[in-house]
Amino acid sequence: MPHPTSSGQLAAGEREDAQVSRLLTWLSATAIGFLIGIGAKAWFAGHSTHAWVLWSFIGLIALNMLYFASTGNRALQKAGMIVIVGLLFTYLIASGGESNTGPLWFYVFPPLLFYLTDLKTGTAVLLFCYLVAVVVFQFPGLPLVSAEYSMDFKIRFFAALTFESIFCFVLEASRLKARNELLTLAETHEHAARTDELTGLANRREMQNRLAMEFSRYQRSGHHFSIALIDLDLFKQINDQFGHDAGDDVLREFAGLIRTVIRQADVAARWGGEEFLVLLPDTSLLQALTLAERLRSDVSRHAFRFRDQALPVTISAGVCSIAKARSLDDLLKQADLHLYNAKESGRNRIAPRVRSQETDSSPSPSP
Ligand SMILES: Nc1nc2c(ncn2[C@@H]2O[C@H](COP(=O)(O)OP(=O)(O)OP(=O)(O)O)[C@@H](O)[C@H]2O)c(=O)[nH]1
Repeated sequence: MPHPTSSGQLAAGEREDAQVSRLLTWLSATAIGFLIGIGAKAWFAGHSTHAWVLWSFIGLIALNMLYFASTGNRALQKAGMIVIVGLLFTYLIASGGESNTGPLWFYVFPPLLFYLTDLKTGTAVLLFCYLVAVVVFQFPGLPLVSAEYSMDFKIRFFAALTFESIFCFVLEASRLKARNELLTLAETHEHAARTDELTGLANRREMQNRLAMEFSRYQRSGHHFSIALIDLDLFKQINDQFGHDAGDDVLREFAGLIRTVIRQADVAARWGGEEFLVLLPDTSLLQALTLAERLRSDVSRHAFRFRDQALPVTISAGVCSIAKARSLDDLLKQADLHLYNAKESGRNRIAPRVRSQETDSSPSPSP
């Protein structure tokens, strides 16, 4: 598997690993069935040693399956399978199997190997197996080697195996390339579907999802949360006076200011036009008001500029806590009502007003 570079690739890697594991379990069961059959055939043909060796591989495969069932360790399941299959094929080459056809099983190895491991490991293991096959072919007198093959067979065996290995390598490399390109494309689309293009904040749809998740968390475990609905004051005038590009710049710069005041767990979204919504998990009304007030004060002190012209930017916000609402809809309605009140009472302010906001321009809100 290639090294994952993002959460999407991690999830895809996890899915593929689970799929490989299922396939391996299925392959192991099939191999056991095959080995029982071929072993029985060898037994009845009078090759009892050969039969027992084949059946002993059943034990190894079953052990590998049992170990995986008890630990769930997929890496070891794969490694175990590769070692067992490698040993089995080496034995088949060394013994010749039935009527010297043992080496033919080796052709199963390259596709399996490249499927189970990455290209580098697959190539390394394959080269090692080549080496073993060369040794067995060249030195038929070695202990445990009982088969002899003609020169013609050896040449054709290696030529066909080399061709197959290269083919498997190229196919697997292009499969991996296409898979990674597809994952990157899917991630780009997924990100675009959740993000507001102009500001880079979450878009309305993403915020609706996050609100729904936070609300069900609140229903499940009682974790309170608050929201702040923020609107840029007299934004139409900025557009009319300085142009639409200036307005866009203000929206981008304001989004940057939001990012500086919220925590990592908070979510800020462009709710529509010049309206923004901030979701504040585990935050009381008072804490949310403090954050909104800090943002308001930061915006009013920030020097917004467009082509050397100073832009007059302020915000108003309506804040509400889920503790004061009956539903998500009600929460949004109340925040909207507070925002309306903030606008009505002169803009550049936060509603509901807390005592310290009314008396102090740099408030330290009291409960
Ligand atoms: N530049 C720019 N302007 C936008 C965008 N989306 C909405 N607007 C403008 O935002 C303005 C909103 O104006 P209004 O709804 O009248 O509100 P306002 O002028 O901010 O006045 P108050 O909300 O009452 O303070 C409109 O002129 C929209 O065209 C955008 O993406 N870029």
